[in-house]
Amino acid sequence: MPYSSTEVLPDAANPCPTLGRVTHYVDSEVGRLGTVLLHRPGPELARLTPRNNDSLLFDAIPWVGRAQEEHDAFAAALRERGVEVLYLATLLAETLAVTEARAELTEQVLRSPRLGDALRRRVADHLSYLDPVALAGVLIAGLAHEELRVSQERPGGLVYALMDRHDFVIDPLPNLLFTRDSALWIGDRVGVTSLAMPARRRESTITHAIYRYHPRFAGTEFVYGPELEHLEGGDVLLLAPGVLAVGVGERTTPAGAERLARQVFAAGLAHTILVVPIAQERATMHLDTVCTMVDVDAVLMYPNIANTLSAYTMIADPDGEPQVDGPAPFLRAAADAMDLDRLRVIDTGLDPVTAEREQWDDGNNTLALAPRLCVGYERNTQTNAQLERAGIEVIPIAGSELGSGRGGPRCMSCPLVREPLKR
Ligand SMILES: NC(=[NH2+])NCCC[C@H](N)C(=O)O
Repeated sequence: MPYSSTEVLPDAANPCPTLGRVTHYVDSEVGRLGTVLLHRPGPELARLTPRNNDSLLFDAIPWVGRAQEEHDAFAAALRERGVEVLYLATLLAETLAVTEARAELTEQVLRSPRLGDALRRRVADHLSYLDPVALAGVLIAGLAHEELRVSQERPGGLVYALMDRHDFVIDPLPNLLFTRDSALWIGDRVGVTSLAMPARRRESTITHAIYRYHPRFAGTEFVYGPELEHLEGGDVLLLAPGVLAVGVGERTTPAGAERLARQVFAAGLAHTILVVPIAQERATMHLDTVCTMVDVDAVLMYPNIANTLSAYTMIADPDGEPQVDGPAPFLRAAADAMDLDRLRVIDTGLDPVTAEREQWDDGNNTLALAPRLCVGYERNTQTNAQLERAGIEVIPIAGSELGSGRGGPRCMSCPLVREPLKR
C-alpha cells in the first residue's frame, strides 16, 4: 500500500542548516526525533493582562523572563539528545526576505476590517520601514496603540482616535508558543491547519508563508491548508505509519477530521483514520491533552477517560471515499488499526484527584524523543513516576510559567524529521 514513500528517508543524524533544501519526514509519534520547530516566547507574552488573558487563551499572566529560561532549558534538553531545533521567529524573518512573502503577510494583517482606510494606510506605512527581523517581531508580538505614532502628516483617522489605549492595532500571538497546533507533518508533506479560536487564526498565515516561501521547504507539498475546515495539530496523533488518530471537540470539527481523511487518503499517506470524540472543554481542548504516545505500542493516557474514549474508524473505499465504521472503544480500534494485540496504557494518576490535577498541568502531554524516552513537565511527579515504573525514561523540564498557556512539551513542539519506524 503506497501510504509512505520510502525514497525520501531523511538522515536524522545529520542536522541541516536553516537555509537550503532538506527532506522532512514524520511517520510516527515516537521515531527518533531529528528536527523540531519551536517558538521561544518573547514580547508577545508581555501583552497579556488580566483583561485580555482569557480571550488570548492563557490562564495566568506569565513572567516572561522565566518563561524564556524554561523554554531555553527545553531546547537545550532536545539539543543534548542530538535534536536539531529550528525557531519559528528565525524562519519567519528569513521568509520575509522573500518579496512575495512579505507582501502577502503584510496584506493579511492590513486586511482586518477593524482598521478602516486611514489607519490601514498608516499601518502600511509603518510596516514598510521595518527590516525582516523587526517585521517578524511585529507580526508575532502585534502592535499596541501607543507604539504607532500618528501626526497631522501621518493621520490614523477616526479608528485610531477612538481606540482604547489598551487596544491593539495588530493583535499579538502569544499562542505561537504552541507550534504543534498551526502545522503538522505527515510523511513528507506538511499540513497548515485551520485554527478554531479567533485569537489563534492568524498563526497559520505565518506557518503557511514559511512552508511556501522559505528556501528550506522549497518543493514541499501540502496535505492541508488554512482555508479548509477547522483542524489543529494538537488533535492529530500519528499512531503508526499509515494510522492516524484525530480528536474532535473544542477545536477540530468532525468536518475537519473528514477533510483530513480525504486529503491523506488521496495523497496515499495513511490507510486508517480513527476519529476520537473528546469533551468540548478547556481541560481537554486537544486529543494530546489526554493522550500521547511514549512507545511504539504504548500510550500515556488520562485514566479518568481511558476506558470511555471511543473511536470511529475511517478507511478509504476503492474510490478513495472515506468509509465510516463504529464507534468502538478507542484502545481496541487503535490496536486493530496498528496491527497489535493490544495498545499498552500507562495510567497517569493514582487517584482521580491527582490524575485531574496532573492532566490540567499537561502531565499527559509528553514529547517522545525516541521509543521509551520522552520530555515531560517536572511538576507532574506522579505521572512521571508511573512512566518510569513502566520503563519509560522521562527528561523533566520546568514549566511553571510556560504551563500558564495550558500546553506541555508536545504542544510546544512540531516535529519535522523523525526516523521512520520499521514496519
Ligand atoms: N496541542 C495543544 N494541546 N496545545 C495547547 C494550546 C494551548 C493554547 N493556549 C490554546 O488554548 O489554544
